[in-house]
Amino acid sequence: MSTSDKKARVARSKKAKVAADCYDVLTNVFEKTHYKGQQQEIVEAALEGEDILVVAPTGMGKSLCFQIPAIAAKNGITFVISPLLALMKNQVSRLRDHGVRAAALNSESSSEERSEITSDLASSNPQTRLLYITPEKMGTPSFQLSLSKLYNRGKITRFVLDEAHCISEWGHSFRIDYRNLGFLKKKYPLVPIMALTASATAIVREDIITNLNMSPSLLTFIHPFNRENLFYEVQYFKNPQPQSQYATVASYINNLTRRKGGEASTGIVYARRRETCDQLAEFLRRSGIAARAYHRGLSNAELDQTLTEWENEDQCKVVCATVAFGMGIDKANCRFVIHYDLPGSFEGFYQETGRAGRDGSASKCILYYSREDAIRVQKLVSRNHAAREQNDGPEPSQRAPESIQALINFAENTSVCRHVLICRYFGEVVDTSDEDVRKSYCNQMCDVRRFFFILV
Ligand SMILES: Nc1ncnc2c1ncn2[C@@H]1O[C@H](COP(=O)(O)OP(=O)(O)OP(=O)(O)O)[C@@H](O)[C@H]1O
Repeated sequence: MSTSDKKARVARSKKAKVAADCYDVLTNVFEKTHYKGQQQEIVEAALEGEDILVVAPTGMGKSLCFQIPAIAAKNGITFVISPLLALMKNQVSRLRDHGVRAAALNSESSSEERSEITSDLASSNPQTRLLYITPEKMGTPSFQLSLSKLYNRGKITRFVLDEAHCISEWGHSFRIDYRNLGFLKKKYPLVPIMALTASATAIVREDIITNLNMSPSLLTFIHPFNRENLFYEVQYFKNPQPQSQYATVASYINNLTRRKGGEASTGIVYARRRETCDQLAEFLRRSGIAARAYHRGLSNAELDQTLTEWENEDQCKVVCATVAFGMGIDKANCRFVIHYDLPGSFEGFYQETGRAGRDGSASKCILYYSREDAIRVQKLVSRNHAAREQNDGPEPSQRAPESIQALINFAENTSVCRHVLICRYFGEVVDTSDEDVRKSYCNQMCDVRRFFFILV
């Protein structure tokens, strides 16, 4: 056998081992029968040490993309940089349920937890496989000292940036540490990076890659943005008085329940203002709907209780929430997401509606729209944008004014399928002159019937 044949054989058997190790974790640790989307390609490439950018719709299963290689590596620690404590808590407890050594280091960690983690990191063979951490903590000098020691001993498996669009969205303003994470690649060049997000336009993707100094040979996995089981619809309030608008939402939800033979569906109603959430939840309760408010003006204990009751469908079916009810919400059978008013960006709208129908069953996404509300949001967004431009630092790359304009166009559109508009916003090329392509996007799952009937 020639040398090149031998090399090819070694490479093949290495690939087969990587595939077998990952599959073993998928089935034996997470008890799943098969991969979803491009999970297989992603986890195998990760285990081979590539830098990776994953863009995949909400609910695709991005977490397993970094959890599987972290466990399959059998050695070393994967650091998961995550923006929210609730998100970390949720993921760590799920991992522990599967018997995985995972921990979170943040402002809520007890001193006992901290010292346990610190001594594990300092040991010759750390047992922690995944450590969730905030970008702020990652940047502290004391933590960087621990990282350098681990790096010199070859114990860092990977850095993972979950919800990586925050680099673009937040890094310019109040969470500046997000933008400083480029130091990871500079100080620890041999550690691969994986960045994951559900909603990133080409500009935001570029911003993430540049900011993290990711390798020019990085692999990018972009899943189709279409969520074909979601029915998108735009509605208008006939009367601009809040009580009348609340009544419209209540009657919509009660109609859904009637149509399902009296069985109440689980859902979310998003509103921009806390006061609206409180008043709407109260109105819905008086209309016989088990609703609760969720926003940062409530205590953590109340928020935790609402989340648990909603997840278990015990006394709470509908959460009336601000964007605080966000990342990490993973309830499979959320049957509707209603936007009581216009969210602040197209990305926000996509992420929030993406919390419906994670089990793949048909679910509704209703946006209540009015010109007056659109003008209000546009003003708000351009004020924030101007403030960001005046700050030191790079240009805001999320292009907020363009994003909100795209959402307004989406709401006012009466001729193109809403699924197509969403996918085009994120840069997918959709050839609507091809009937098969058209049907694959628009299977009568939106209110723009004209698109369907005129073209088909
Ligand atoms: N291969 C698989 N087979 C079956 N279920 C899976 C698989 N991968 C992930 N899931 C399930 O899909 C759900 C969504 O996963 P996950 O929370 O990772 O999604 P996500 O893509 O991160 O969504 P988001 O962007 O909203 O956080 C979870 O309940 C998870 O257990």
